Amino acid sequence: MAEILIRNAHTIVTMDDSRRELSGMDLLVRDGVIASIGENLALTRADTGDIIDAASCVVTPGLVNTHHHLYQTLTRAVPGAQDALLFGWLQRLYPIWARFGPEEMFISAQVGLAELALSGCSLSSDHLYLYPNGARLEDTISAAREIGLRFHPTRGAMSIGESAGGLPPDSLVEREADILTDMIRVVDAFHDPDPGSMCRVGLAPCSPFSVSRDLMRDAALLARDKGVMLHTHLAENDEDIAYSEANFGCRPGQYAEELGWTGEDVWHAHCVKLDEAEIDLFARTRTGVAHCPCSNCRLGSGIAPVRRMRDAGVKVGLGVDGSASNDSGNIMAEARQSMLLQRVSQGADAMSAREALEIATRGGADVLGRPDCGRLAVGKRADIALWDISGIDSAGSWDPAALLLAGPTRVKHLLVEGRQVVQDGQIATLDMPKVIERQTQLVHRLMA
Ligand SMILES: Nc1nc2[nH]c(O)nc2c(=O)[nH]1
Repeated sequence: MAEILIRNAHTIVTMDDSRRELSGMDLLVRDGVIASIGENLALTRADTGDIIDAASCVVTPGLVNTHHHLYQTLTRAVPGAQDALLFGWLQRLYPIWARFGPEEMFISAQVGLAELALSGCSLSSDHLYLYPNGARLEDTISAAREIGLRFHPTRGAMSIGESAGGLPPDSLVEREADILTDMIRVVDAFHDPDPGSMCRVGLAPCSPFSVSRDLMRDAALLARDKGVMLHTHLAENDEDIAYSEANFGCRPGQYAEELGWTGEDVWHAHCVKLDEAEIDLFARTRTGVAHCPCSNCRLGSGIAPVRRMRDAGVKVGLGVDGSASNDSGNIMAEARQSMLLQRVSQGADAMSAREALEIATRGGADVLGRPDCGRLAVGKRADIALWDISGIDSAGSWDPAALLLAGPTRVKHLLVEGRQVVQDGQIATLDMPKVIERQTQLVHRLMA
């Protein structure tokens, strides 16, 4: 029996159904699950468990990242892609990504996941939609297993190249029959539907301007057959809306609905440009949204109507998006940015720090179909972030809301399924200097 006792927390922000906040309490983890929350708890056997003193820590659920392109950690701040809108940005980067292979996918995923873990993220999804030079989805799955993060990789795809009216170069697209065959392979090999699962696979044709209607429809049918989730980019900016109207004769919401892309098992990234009817459609159908505020700022896409979505009952989670369009991967910073953007567009009371933290934790977990994560309650998975508030970031703060209003944005400790992934501010499961050295070598090779 593996146990960890988190003792005497300054505050436990549970995000449970009553949103309780507890002072001076303990939290006992047993075999990857939260066994007890209360006063004066003890390990079952003092010699077999670990004790973490949390007197100077705010304890929250591990944060959830609902949208990423991990491979893009190898293309941060690329000249020529620093100041472009989405389509021009993609066209600058596609030829660089076309030179990636299995090692680039693996190392960039290690770096991206480590960065997320340090910012308190215990569960991340990933959208890998290009497979050049023998790259495969399992390159990223191995990286997640090694670091120990809970992982929802999605088998993305692009099938409509430039010559057929799409945006990506023909060299980066795959045949649709091959895509569907590989989707079946990765679901059968890696998807674990059980509670507490560390790996759930989703299907994720890239975006309306890079795949056909047929592939969107076939992927939806396949996902329902296999019982896995669906994910794509939708309504990201004005170019995206114009493409939809010009090529499909309708707005993205109608396109998604006609092809089976609404429902509890679907989540769409960005959704910056959803109109009232589309927000209503998403709320009625329980379709989820991955809100990516920093990327939306970086690419000049706009401010997603998160206040209106939440008021209408749409499920919203947060995404850091790929590190070519962020260019960071700090999920706590993303939560702060989401709060600030709603305030700048709707007023100072448009989103509280607590609501932003809720979106970053249980909100994201609900979008990914994980009610067993994103909240601290007995029986839930032991995905737990401890934030040290004795440092400069939060010196002088009066309330746990300071985590979003002031800081820190990096954790002291992070547990995933009861295992320590971050310990005293360092990744405990990887040799990070070695990983970063290899990442730097790969960047130099790509630049050459
Ligand atoms: N922010 C992003 N949007 C996208 N659309 C698309 O087709 N690819 C991307 C991407 O990588 N990032």
